[in-house]
Amino acid sequence: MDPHALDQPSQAPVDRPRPDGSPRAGDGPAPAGTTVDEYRDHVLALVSPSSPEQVPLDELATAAPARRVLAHDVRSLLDVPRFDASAMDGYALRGADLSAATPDSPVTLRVVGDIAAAPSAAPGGPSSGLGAPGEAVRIMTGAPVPDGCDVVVPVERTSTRRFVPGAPLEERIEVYEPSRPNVRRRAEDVAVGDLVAAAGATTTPRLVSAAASAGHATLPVHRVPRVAVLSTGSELVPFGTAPGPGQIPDSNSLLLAACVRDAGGVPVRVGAVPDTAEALRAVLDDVAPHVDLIVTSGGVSAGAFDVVKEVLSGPYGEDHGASEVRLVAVGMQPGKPQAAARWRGTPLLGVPGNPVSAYVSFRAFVRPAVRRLAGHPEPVEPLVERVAAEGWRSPAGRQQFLPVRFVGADGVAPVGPGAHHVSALTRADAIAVVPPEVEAVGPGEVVRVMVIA
Ligand SMILES: Nc1nc2c(c(=O)[nH]1)N[C@H]1C(S)=C(S)[C@@H](COP(=O)(O)OP(=O)(O)OC[C@H]3O[C@@H](n4cnc5c(N)ncnc54)[C@H](O)[C@@H]3O)O[C@H]1N2
Ligand code: MOO
Repeated sequence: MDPHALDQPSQAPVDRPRPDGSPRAGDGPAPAGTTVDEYRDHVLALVSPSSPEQVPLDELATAAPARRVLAHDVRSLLDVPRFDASAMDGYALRGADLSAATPDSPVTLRVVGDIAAAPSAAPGGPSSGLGAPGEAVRIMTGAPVPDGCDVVVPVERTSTRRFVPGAPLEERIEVYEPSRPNVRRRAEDVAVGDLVAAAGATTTPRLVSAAASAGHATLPVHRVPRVAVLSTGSELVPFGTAPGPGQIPDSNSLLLAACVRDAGGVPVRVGAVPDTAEALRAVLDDVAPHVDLIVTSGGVSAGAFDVVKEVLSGPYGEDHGASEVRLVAVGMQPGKPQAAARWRGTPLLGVPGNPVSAYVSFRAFVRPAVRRLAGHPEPVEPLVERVAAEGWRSPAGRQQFLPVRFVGADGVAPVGPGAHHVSALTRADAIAVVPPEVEAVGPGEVVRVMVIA
């Protein structure tokens, strides 16, 4: 509990001017002077990529989050393929032996050995020395091709036609025509020391398997950022609890926590905190040392109980732990009031309480911050172009974020009435992002959207 909380009036004016000119407690939100891009740049500058750690490949393949980011370049420890390997089930032989083969005068070869895809058939093993002129060796896909052989003829192009499990090795075979090599050359994919993936790549299923093929047991990846998520509001009750008069269930802490997980972070969901400065300070003090980022919802606008704003910029905000405080009105709709700061050094982002505003703010600002913490070199994801299937209006001077649904192959249309309600989000496939200078989107016009995965 904060010792100053009870004896200091929380609404007292602050007389120190803020260095960046941002509003002080008691000021209304500033005019929408900050653009979405400017504020996002400010948010991204608050966070830096988390430190690297070595993580076993099986953990990368099975544990959440599904995608981590490589902290360093990864080079191959092995040649891949490790040896010249057959690409077919068939017979390995010398290609020169087949140069005169035709269906009318096939070449007959003596079968002198059998190589399955097994360690005993490795180079230098029992099969080495096989493959003299006029000889063939039965071979299976992936098995090492004997040193003397340069071609594998698929079984269906020989007199054998097909291999029958358990059938003995034939003594002789006929081959009716020359053949392509059908040999995968040693190191044709990567050689020892070749780059498998560069720093910044994400650990896709393909990358994890390529690392295993290249001889690695672990990969150097950025630590998964831990992100505390909390809602502010004395009207909030935990989900599943019957709300009393004037109360509502806290849905934002679930929304934001799940969004953190989707963005590649580990959410630490605190739940709802009442609108008192001392309660919020106590929670922030508790979580700040254990997380890489704190996200709050609500309490950033012009209300008399806007506790996030009060705690960050009110009297003694800095004495209690706030620094680099920026309360801004961003030129966007929804999501205008935003807060960025540090609490005891830990970056903090405050998004508005309206659920659609909270979601849009997460997509516009918090998600890029989580992705930067997670090590993504390009934390801001590109927008995708679609065509407006219907027209709609957009507020002058503010970047619009409008829930839309996909229509046909490449169209989008507003989800319908109540785009500002959270239920509309469940019907949305994307959020259309309309520039501030556009006041109306016409049918057939190209619009850019953030796809909701
Ligand atoms: N005089 C002014 N009033 C408001 C302004 C303004 O410029 N001048 N801006 C408006 C805008 S825009 C927004 S957005 C909201 C943001 O307000 P806060 O961030 O302070 O949010 P709250 O007042 O705490 O809550 C708003 C609304 O959202 C719902 N809510 C809040 N928290 C949750 C939660 N955890 N789960 C579910 N729903 C939540 C709740 O219905 C609140 O009523 O301010 C406008 N006012
Ligand atoms: O900007 Mo508020 O976020 O419109 O709803």
